[in-house]
Amino acid sequence: MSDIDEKQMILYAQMANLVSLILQWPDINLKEIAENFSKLACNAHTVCDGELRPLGTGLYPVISIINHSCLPNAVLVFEGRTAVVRAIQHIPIGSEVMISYIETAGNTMTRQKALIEQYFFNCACPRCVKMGQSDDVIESAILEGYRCKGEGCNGFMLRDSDDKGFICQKCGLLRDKEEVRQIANEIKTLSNKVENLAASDRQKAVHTYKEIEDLQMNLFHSHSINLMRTREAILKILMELCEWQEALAYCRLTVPAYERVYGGVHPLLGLQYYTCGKLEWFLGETYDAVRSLTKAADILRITHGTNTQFMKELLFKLEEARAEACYKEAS
Ligand SMILES: C[S@@+](CC[C@H](N)C(=O)[O-])C[C@H]1O[C@@H](n2cnc3c(N)ncnc32)[C@H](O)[C@@H]1O
Repeated sequence: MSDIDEKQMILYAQMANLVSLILQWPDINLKEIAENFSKLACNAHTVCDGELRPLGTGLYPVISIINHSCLPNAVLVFEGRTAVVRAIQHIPIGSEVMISYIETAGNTMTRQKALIEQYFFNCACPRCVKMGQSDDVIESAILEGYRCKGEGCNGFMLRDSDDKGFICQKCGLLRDKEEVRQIANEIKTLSNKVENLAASDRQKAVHTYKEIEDLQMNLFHSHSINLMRTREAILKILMELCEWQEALAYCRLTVPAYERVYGGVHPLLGLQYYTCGKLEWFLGETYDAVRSLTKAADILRITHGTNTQFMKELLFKLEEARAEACYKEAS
């Protein structure tokens, strides 16, 4: 309990009070209840559906003995209420099975912060031990840093030693920190505005997200997580608006960033291919649909197995798309 920050402690105390009010037990121990909430936060897992949409929270005694890695060798998925851990790579006998507790997209500092705040440990996984080394600095600059404004240059930028701004590590161009600050402020203003819009006026929300996207394309590297999140938000609203063609364009825009951020066998990458494939299939782009659905199935059969309804639907769609591609080729 001593590691918990004050804000969190207050929240646990409030929740303990609520429990006390509901139960009305005479000798209830508020400190113990608050401690139990803290233990729950470290040991519980978010129960999700096949498409990783959160449904609730569950405490699974066996699953809760599994430790975390930002480069995990297993994933936790749910089949209804049943928690299933699947290997995503060969795990040699005697090696520890590790899952990720957090969104692995962030740079090392972001991930470390999330792990310390919720789980109270310093991660020493193969990704985190590289903190500060050149590979890690480059990854961080690409995922969360600024882009070079040099024409056609895709270099990543690091803060210059005189603190005037950011220097491109490829072409040497300086980006003034005032200019960066101004764009960042504009993005912040629009982001505050769009939060209120998303539920009330989706058309306006898409328009505002596109303004944010333009600013982010100017500011961030093309594989930046911020830009990826904005495009995800646009994609989600376009799907709600049934703007399928444009939704497909946005889904395709997110894929290279997903490949970079989630790489290899990751359920989120599989699901993004699946969304692309479904849109392509719906829009009659059969060959592209076969390609995307195949990529989705290759990943998701590892992370999700093949027995769930969700996977059966994916494999059925893939078969349908393949059959149509064969028919098109033959006619
Ligand atoms: C769900 S429990 C995991 C099982 C726990 N290690 C045990 O022995 O019961 C989560 C807690 O385990 C510890 N933990 C998990 N992964 C870790 C890691 N990679 N390095 C250090 N501690 C870790 C942290 O204290 C975290 O709050």
